[in-house]
Amino acid sequence: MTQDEMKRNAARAAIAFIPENSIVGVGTGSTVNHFIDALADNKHLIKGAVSSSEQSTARLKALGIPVLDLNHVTSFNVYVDGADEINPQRHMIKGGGAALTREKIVAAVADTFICIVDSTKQVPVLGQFPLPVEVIPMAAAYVSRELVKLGGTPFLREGVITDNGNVIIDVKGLSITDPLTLEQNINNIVGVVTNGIFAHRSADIVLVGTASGTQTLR
Ligand SMILES: O=C[C@H](O)[C@H](O)[C@H](O)COP(=O)(O)O
Repeated sequence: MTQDEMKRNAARAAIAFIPENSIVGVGTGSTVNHFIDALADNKHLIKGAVSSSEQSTARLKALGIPVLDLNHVTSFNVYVDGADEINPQRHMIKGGGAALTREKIVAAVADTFICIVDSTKQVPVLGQFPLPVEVIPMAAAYVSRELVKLGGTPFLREGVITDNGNVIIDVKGLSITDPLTLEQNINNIVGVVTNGIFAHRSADIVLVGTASGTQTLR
């Protein structure tokens, strides 16, 4: 089975967790694209979607799924999103697709975060995947110096501007043994919008696509 088939299987398994007549939060990325496709086959289940990126919004709309403004939604049950890495505590690194800030916002409103991944995303300790940090452009050099003080090696992601008009700094060389503290410490640097550690808002349910089927972890 290919990695993409494992992603698709995890994504399709998420449909079973969506309550009837609900609003669903939709993440961003190649795994989520499979979820959006599955959602298009199950439109009768939902009233609409809240989206975490322009990319997902375009795909949802193209498939005829109504996209609602988060400011007009007070609560909803389920947020479905992928991850770049996930550890056994269900903390994640996200933002490989530069959508981390809107993802964190939509996830904050949702009751339940369902993470859909293929098994290559499972790690014992976060940090092999460079940690994305969304930064106000004029603060990029300052924030980079502060990230060095935290033990990382920062690289500006060339040619990428986020949906919010900001830049992404990818941080290599961090062994993230205390995700809760590092998430907070990086977010405390002036000029950082948010970083891709999802520890304060971790996943509630993980659907892992493996070569031998899809596993559910809670
Ligand atoms: O900004 C992007 C998101 O955090 C994605 O959920 C993450 O990068 C995983 O993407 P994919 O499903 O393409 O591996």
